Amino acid sequence: MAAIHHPPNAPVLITFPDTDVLVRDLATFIAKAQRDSIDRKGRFTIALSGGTLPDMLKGLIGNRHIKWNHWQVYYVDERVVPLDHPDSNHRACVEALFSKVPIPQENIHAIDTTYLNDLEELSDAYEKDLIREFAQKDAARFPVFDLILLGMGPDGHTASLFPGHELLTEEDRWVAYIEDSPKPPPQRITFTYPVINHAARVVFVATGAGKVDTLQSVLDRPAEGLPAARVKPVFPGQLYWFVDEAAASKVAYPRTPFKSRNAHVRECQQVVAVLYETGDPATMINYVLLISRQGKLRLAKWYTTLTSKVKAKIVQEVTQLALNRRQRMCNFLEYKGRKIVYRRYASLSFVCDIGEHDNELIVLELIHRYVEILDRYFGNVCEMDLIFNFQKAYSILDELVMAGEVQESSRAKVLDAVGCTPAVRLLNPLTSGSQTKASDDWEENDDITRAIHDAYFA
Ligand SMILES: O=C1O[C@H](COP(=O)(O)O)[C@@H](O)[C@H](O)[C@H]1O
Repeated sequence: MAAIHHPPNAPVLITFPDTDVLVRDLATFIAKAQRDSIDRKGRFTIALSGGTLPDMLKGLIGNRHIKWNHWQVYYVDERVVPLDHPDSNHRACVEALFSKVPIPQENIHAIDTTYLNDLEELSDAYEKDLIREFAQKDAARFPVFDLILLGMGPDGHTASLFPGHELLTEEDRWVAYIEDSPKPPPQRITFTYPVINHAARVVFVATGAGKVDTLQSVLDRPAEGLPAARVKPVFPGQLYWFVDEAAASKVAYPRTPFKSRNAHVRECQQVVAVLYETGDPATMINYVLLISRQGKLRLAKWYTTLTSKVKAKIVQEVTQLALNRRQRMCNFLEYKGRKIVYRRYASLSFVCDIGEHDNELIVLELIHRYVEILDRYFGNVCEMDLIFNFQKAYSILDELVMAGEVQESSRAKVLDAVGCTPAVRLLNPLTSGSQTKASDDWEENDDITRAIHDAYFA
């Protein structure tokens, strides 16, 4: 598990030209977060706000990637009114979203309105609902939501945490109540900061010119301490700001370019990977497998943390996938939202799992580079070489790839590093590669080396 005392990650500010684009990308972000969570643990826990937020969720309507029956929905805060009252956050979410999608009613956790006259009972009951969902699962002291969506009022409040209110310092309770909200209605219940700040991901959505000064304070002068500025997810949790141009116009805080938003999805996967210790981090390569024609695993290098059960399942499924491919079929296939790149050499299949946005051609070349180096090292490498010298096969791979990223693309450097001298290389000319040169000068004119190098280091 990640170090507990690590400082929080810096917020990621993503700006959008208008709310339509924001709505679309927010839906994509949520869909990816959901998929990642469901893949890991079969459910997706999300907490929603009221105010303008429910309307920002309409990109989820009709979205075929959403698995509504796996969602468990909570409310970040709720006004103490009947559920059909115009002030109810639940009602706003039902009207904007839940009435238009096939989510099971029991997956939406609204307040228990039998306690509308007793705020303490009401917030306790909601806290108990959270305990049922999270205790002994993925929470110890506080629940760990997969995603919390927040809004921010023009006064800087978020959830029902208002400027200068004593609830800003609440450290123990998960759910608290407030009787004197400056924004009507006065009676509300709200998640406390410890709950918000333990989420894997927190996304603020702020739109419109009315939020421009508040946003500037929160992002450029967080020490002013507005309630929204106090949202700082505990590492490795990540805070995102999804903001339109109108709200962001005065902000100096660095924006993350709109076009690289996929990077955030990766970051997000990494966050959850660390939180749940089950892997799928933001590395390019998740694992490399070498599988014999008989389906025997000859080498397995994992660049992500997975349980042995999950690994065994992956090996079994990927082996089937790779071996069932005919010679002329494409070398890329989809597997659990990622990509499998494989290449067959005689009796061995080399398989890499990479992210859906990674370049499969480069990975194909990387596999080839690995085989070339093995060839050079062993002299026409065969399965037996790898069985009897598996440590060497691992060390060569370790020189090429570290922590799931390519770290060296030069054959000569890798061979030097594993103690294969130029003299030995001369004895073992390339046999699997397209070039068969008897000297070591091939690095100079090597397109593959350059392509790999450019893709990763340029
Ligand atoms: O009262 C509330 O206000 C905040 C912010 O609302 P917005 O209309 O400015 O987006 C909201 O996030 C919260 O859930 C709600 O109860």
